[in-house]
This record gives sequence, C-alpha cells and structure tokens, in this order.
Amino acid sequence: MTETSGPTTVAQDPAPILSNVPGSFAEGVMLRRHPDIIATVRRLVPYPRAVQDALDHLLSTLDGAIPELPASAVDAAFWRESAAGYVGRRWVDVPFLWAESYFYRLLLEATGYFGEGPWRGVDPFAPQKLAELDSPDLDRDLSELDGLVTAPPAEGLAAALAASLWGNRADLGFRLSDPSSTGRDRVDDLIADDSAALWQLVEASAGPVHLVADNAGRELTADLVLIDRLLETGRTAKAVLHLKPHPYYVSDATTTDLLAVLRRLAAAPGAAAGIADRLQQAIAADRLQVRAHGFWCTPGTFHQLPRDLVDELSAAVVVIVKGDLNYRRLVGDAHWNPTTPFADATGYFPAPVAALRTLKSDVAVGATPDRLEHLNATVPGWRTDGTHAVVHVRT
Ligand SMILES: O=P(O)(O)OC[C@H]1O[C@](O)(CO)[C@@H](O)[C@@H]1O
Repeated sequence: MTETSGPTTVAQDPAPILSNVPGSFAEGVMLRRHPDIIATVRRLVPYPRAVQDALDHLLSTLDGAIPELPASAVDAAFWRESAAGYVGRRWVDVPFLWAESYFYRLLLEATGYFGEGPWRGVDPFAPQKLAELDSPDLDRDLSELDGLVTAPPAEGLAAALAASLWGNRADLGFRLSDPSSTGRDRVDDLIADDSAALWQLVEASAGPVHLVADNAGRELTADLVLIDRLLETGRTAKAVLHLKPHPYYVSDATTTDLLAVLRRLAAAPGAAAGIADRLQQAIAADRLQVRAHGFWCTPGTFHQLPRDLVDELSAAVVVIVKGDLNYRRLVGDAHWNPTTPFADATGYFPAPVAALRTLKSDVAVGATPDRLEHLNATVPGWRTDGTHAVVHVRT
C-alpha cells in the first residue's frame, strides 16, 4: 500500500474491513456462516465427545470474545504474536481477514488436527470435498475436456482460463450459506478482463508460471487443466502449483486434494485420463512442481510474503493468484475505492501477477467509474454474491 511524500499528497492506506457493521457481509460470515460451518463439520464427521465439546466451546465464543490458542499448540508462538491485541476482544471488532483465518485455525485445533491422537491429520472438510468430486457437475465439466484439448491452442487456453476463473465460484463455504448459487454457475459477467495481457506475458517467455491455488474439487480440476494446457502448448516450460500445507478455509486445496483430483481425472472417460497422465509425468519430471508453504495458511496479506517466497516468485513469468481469499490477501482486505487501479494496489508484488477471482466479499479494485456506477445501480450484491468476476493482470 502506498504513501507518497510531500505536504499535501499523503495517500492513506484504506481502512481494514471489520465485521461490526450491522447487516454487512463480513458480519454475516462471522455470526452465521461460522456457526453453520461448525454444525456441518459436526454432522459430517463422527467426532468423539471430546472433539464435539471442543467444537461447542468454539461455537460459544463466536458472539463473544476471541479465545487464545492453547499454549501447547504446535504454532502457539506464531499465533500469540499474531493475536496480540485481538484476544479478548469481540470477533467482529478485529480485522475480518485475520478473524476468519484465526477461526479456521481454532477449528482445526478443536478437531485434533495437529494433536497426537487418532484425529491427527484428518481433514474436517474432507466429506464435503469428496462429495464435490463425486458430483454430476464435475462429470459434466470433465465431458467438456475432449473439445478443449482438441481445440486450437489459443482457444483451448482461453476455455481453460474461463473454467479456472468460474470454477472459483464453486467453493463449498460459499455454497453452504448460499445454496441457490449452485444453479448460477458461469453467470459470465466480467468486471475486468485483462486476459490478453496474461497471454502476452506467457508468450514472451518460457519461464515458470506459478499458480497460487484456492479451492479443491472442481476449481482445482480446472486449474490443473489450465496448467496442462500451458505446458502442453509450450506456453510455459515449467509450472509451480502452490497448495495449502493443511486444511484452511472450508475447501482450500492441499496436496491430498491434488492427489484426489488426479485420481478422479485418471478414472474418467475421454481426455481427462490423458490430462491426469501428462500431469503425473510432469510432476515426476519436475516440470510441474508442487509447493505447500506455511505462509499460505496465515492471516497476513501478501505484503508480508516471507523472503523465500519472494525469491521464488520473483523469477516467475507471471503468478496466477486464484480466488477471493487470495485476492483479499493480494490487494489488502480493506475499504478500497473500487476504481483504484489494480496495478496501484499490487505494485509491491515481486512479479507480474494475474488475479482470477469471482467476487465473494466486499473488497473491490480495478472497476471503471462507469462500470461501478452501473453495478451499484443494477446489482446491489455484485461484490459478494459470486455472480461477477475479474481477470486482473499487472505486468
Ligand atoms: O474460496 P475463495 O474464493 O477464496 O472464497 C473465500 C471467501 O469465502 C468467505 O470465507 C466467505 O464468503 C470469504 O470471506 C472469503 O474471501
């Protein structure tokens, strides 16, 4: 974020989004979506009494004060520092981005994900992720792959990019609180489309393309198809896929989820199996490298990228950043004027960056004044209802 020198031209950082505005989207997430998520986890995973009690305890804090992560937690030191000044305050009074991230960390703690017992490493969201992999919607997506791989390269790439973009609206946390969203897939309303700049970047150099993944299931499937197309058409010689090192927001993709998608593709008829085969060979040959850096599961914005990630991302031809949460972390989860140019909000990022996002939370940049006026007048929920999307590129 920016600060310019001079007596009269100090650009203020926009204020962070909190959840304490009555009726706001963020308030709804904190007060309704999070309890729903706890209830769904309890319903779908047969946790023992002690875990159910711990989940109930977490639930009981949500309309009150933020609790501490137990000192015995593996990452207690990190969170003690991160939560300084927040523990004991109302969830809704601290930055929304931080509060959501901490909620998911406490949820994993309650389920024993990092503990020594039998629930260690058990993804509380696995039933929902697996159900999505079994869905007829995904069968339909996969049946469209035959046409995609035989299309002329530029067309196949454009179709894969669109699938990766709109695949982002399929995320499970979103569907949980907005079931009608299931019937609204691919409502193609792009607020900004800089995809030509993305293709120019990848055509100018065979250097690595990085993709910072968001959700498992259908979205990750589409992301992998995009990666396959980039490799197969020679647009890039190497791709790097960044996953989460452990479960995070409801459907965030981990390495386990990657393997599940590869299995699903391999077992499907038609072109899907060929894609799985090529991707597996690419992983074996290091042409597709998988990373799972701990930073991706922290509440910081990308302004706080650690040195090793900065060094690696700096060499990218482009970093494709997927989804709403990553977008919030990229530009800063703040009350931006929506007409702020994307390049201004991301100038600090260490490489050219492309954001593929369907809008599922309030933060917005990169809209033209005309478009903004029209959206505000015609689609009151455009920032949060998942019907609109952006392809933003900063070269
Ligand atoms: O899966 P995505 O696209 O990152 O969306 C996650 C979004 O879901 C929410 O957790 C709730 O809608 C948002 O606050 C968050 O940004």
